[in-house]
Amino acid sequence: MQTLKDILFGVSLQSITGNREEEVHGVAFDSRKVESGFLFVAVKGLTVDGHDFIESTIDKGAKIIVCEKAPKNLPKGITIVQTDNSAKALGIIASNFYGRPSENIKLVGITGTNGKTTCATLLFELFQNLGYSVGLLSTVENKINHKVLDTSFTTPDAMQLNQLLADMVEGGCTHCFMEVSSHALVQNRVAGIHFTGGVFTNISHDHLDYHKTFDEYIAAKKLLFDGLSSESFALVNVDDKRGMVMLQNTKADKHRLGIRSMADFKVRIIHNTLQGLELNFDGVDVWFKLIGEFNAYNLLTAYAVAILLEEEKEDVLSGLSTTSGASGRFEIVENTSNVMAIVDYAHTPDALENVLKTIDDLRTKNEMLVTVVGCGGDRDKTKRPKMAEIAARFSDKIILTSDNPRTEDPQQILEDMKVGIPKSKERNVMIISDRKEAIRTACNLVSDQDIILVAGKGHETYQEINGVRNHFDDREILKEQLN
Ligand SMILES: CC(=O)N[C@H]1[C@@H](OP(=O)(O)OP(=O)(O)OC[C@H]2O[C@@H](n3ccc(=O)[nH]c3=O)[C@H](O)[C@@H]2O)O[C@H](CO)[C@@H](O)[C@@H]1O[C@H](C)C(=O)N[C@@H](C)C(=O)N[C@H](CCC(=O)O)C(=O)O
Ligand SMILES: Nc1ncnc2c1ncn2[C@@H]1O[C@H](COP(=O)(O)OP(=O)(O)OP(=O)(O)O)[C@@H](O)[C@H]1O
Ligand SMILES: N[C@H](CCC[C@H](N)C(=O)O)C(=O)O
Ligand SMILES: [Mg+2]
Repeated sequence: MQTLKDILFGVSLQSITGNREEEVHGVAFDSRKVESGFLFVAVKGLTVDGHDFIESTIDKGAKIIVCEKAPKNLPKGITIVQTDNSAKALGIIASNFYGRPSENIKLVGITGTNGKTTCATLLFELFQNLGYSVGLLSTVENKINHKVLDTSFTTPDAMQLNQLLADMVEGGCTHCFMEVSSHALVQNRVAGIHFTGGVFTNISHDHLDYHKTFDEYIAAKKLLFDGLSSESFALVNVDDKRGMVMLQNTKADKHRLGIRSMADFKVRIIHNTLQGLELNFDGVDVWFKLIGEFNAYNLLTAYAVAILLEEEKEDVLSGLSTTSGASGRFEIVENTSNVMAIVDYAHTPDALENVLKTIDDLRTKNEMLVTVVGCGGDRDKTKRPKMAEIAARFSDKIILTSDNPRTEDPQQILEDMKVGIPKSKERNVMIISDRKEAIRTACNLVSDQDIILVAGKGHETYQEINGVRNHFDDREILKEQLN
């Protein structure tokens, strides 16, 4: 059993009152999960303050309280650890509690608005192809080599994260590729984590409900690079003008990738078709199944990371050429109607524009392009008109529908989207809030060779309405309607 003083290694402490040799039977940051002999970390949240639950955790048997401000008159026998940042302390405590697993695995963290899941998944597939045991922490799934685990966050909380990493180390994994969301960075979910490398894909408009300003959002992403050690590498996409910003204060070894700008890692697009991409890496041509220029960036990112992890170029290219990327990203739904039906997780203006531009550039224009899209509730409202405008700009017909309304009124979300439709495009737009009905209508509008894009939910197999998640899968409905 570990004692308090082992667990506190690396935590910035203001004071400790009580027994430093106290045994730690478990760690919790949610009072509802506290058991006898536990250490409770009180974290101030957006909704409530964990400090308000300290007394109740003591009633449940908590023996150690880590907090920023201790309540007065706590019972005798309770050890109080005061710190200036509980969330940060929690990250470090979680890491210590699980034996600092991130120091025993090559862990690469990927941040950016779009492409995190795709890059992490490509790297996971690549390193398995190279013969390694690998871990993956992503929006779609967490994996310990072949074992698939559910995931509810893009980046798990500090306790889950360290537990997963410990399970990976225990399971013999040598590498782990993980997404690091801006929420996770701000909330210190990755405090105390040792990254072998940090990667930046791009940044565009998203989550301004949470981060308030774009500068704040950029600063959140940058935290990953500010926290890297001098033994790590930092790899950024310099075709994105914020790429260099990420490198400003990092101690890590700096590397740049790009297609247009001067960079250490470059790729040339030879062919970009609806069947795949042909890319040239320093004189070597390779064909990939993934579609669109944005996937050339994702493939280049995976390639560069593998080279920085000291893999051989030829092995990397051959291992990468058979990867298929993440579920629900530009996923083509096979059908007997000869319709090109695409499901994509584009839920930001930038992603939607990339996907639609890809389709628009690659089509012959004889076919009709129908886009079905909605925007999530309880999320950044400013994306709504922008996404509607982008859908209207590229598509012949647009069906605005619901994504995950969560606790919002679906009609209001659709009203917010509608504002973005220019007058000249209004006649191309239909509004059908029932997503199944919307997809069905799109299927009825198209014929042979036409294209349907269903955007926003990708791999998701549910629709969340008022706190309830009902089974829902865009791909299933397309198959049902088109076969
Ligand atoms: C906006 C956001 O990220 N919120 C997260 C945040 O919630 P919060 O600040 O409101 O926490 P809170 O409810 O005020 O609680 C504060 C503290 O009191 C504790 N508490 C609370 C109640 C109680 O009875 N007892 C108790 O001890 C809580 O455990 C917590 O430690 O801290 C909670 C505990 O860790 C998270 O569960 C919660 O995630 C919510 C559910 C969420 O939806 N997060 C999403 C937006 C998110 O994180 N998404 C990113 C991906 C985004 C992307 O790039 O696409 C992700 O990484 O998944
Ligand atoms: N490199 C990229 N640049 C721009 N858009 C991309 C890129 N890669 C993927 N996309 C688009 O963004 C969508 C989401 O991709 P992906 O899931 O890889 O990103 P993510 O960063 O993990 O997103 P999330 O924040 O929701 O976890 C894709 O469905 C595609 O439309
Ligand atoms: N990680 C993103 C996913 C959005 C997916 C979209 N389908 C939605 O529900 O808005 C978020 O939680 O904002
Ligand atoms: Mg993701």
